Amino acid sequence: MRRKLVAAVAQMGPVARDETRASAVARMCEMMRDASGRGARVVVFPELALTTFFPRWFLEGEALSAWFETEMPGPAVRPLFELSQELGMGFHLGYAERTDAGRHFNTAILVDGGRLLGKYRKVHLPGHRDEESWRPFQHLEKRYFETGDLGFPVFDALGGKAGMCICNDRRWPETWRMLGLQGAEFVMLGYNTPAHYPPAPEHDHLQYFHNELSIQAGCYQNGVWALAAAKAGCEEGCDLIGGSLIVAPTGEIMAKAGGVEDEVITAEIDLDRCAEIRRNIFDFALHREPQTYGLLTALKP
Ligand SMILES: NC(=O)N[C@@H](C(=O)O)c1ccc(O)cc1
Repeated sequence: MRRKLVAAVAQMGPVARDETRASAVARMCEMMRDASGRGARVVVFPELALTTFFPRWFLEGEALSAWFETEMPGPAVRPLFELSQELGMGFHLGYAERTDAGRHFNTAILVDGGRLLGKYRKVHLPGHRDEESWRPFQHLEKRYFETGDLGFPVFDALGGKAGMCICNDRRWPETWRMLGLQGAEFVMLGYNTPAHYPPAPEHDHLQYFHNELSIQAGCYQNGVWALAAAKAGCEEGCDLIGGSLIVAPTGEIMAKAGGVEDEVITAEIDLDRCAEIRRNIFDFALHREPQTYGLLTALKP
């Protein structure tokens, strides 16, 4: 019996600065019901899905801490967990995490049937640490979050092996290879990608292309599926790309969002198709040459 399931990606349109978590969660619940009605077993939500993308502003004190979750699920997010249990659905959700010890991470979780199965904390934090007033908007992830301390874990879920990464992580081949080496069969990820890149505006027209290039390459080179969810549209004056994707282990795009609003896309994913790549061109045991890759983990080239 082949291990097939329908997977959904729930792209979200903008979340306004004054939109409550309860409102964002209500939007997500509606999309989870939609996905379930289309036969999906799992639905992937974006990075920092509960709120607006707050690292675009320089914030301090309470104005900053208000964006972080201190419990998961807190009261506003509980309906998502309850619906997951009611529908027998899995979901992936990105949020800003503050730990009991006061540490801050850009985090994603995998929940199935209302139960927390796994957690990932973003490793490749983009942007800058200090306010840069020349920018039309800030990208202060390096200020607000610590580098993830959980590595790139892989979880048994949905009859296969699940991995997670977050936004900028998808551009890094090391992310995909770390997951691929552990046998991940599908990678869930969310992103908030501004259409305008202030340090190199000449690349603005390439944002959708680089999104697809990175995800398709990651899938092909590691023989994994990807489920990639955008937070999209004009959020507080900042345009975010859409183009949410479901990509096969061959690198082929199986489903793609057309707009920049809330939108659910689905595809049947056959986890056994990973072997088409893993037992052939990227048979790691047969063809990798790790004794020549020392520089990849050296602290300095
Ligand atoms: N939320 C993210 O991780 N967004 C990043 C991405 O799209 O990869 C990103 C990368 C560079 C930037 O200058 C801004 C944003």
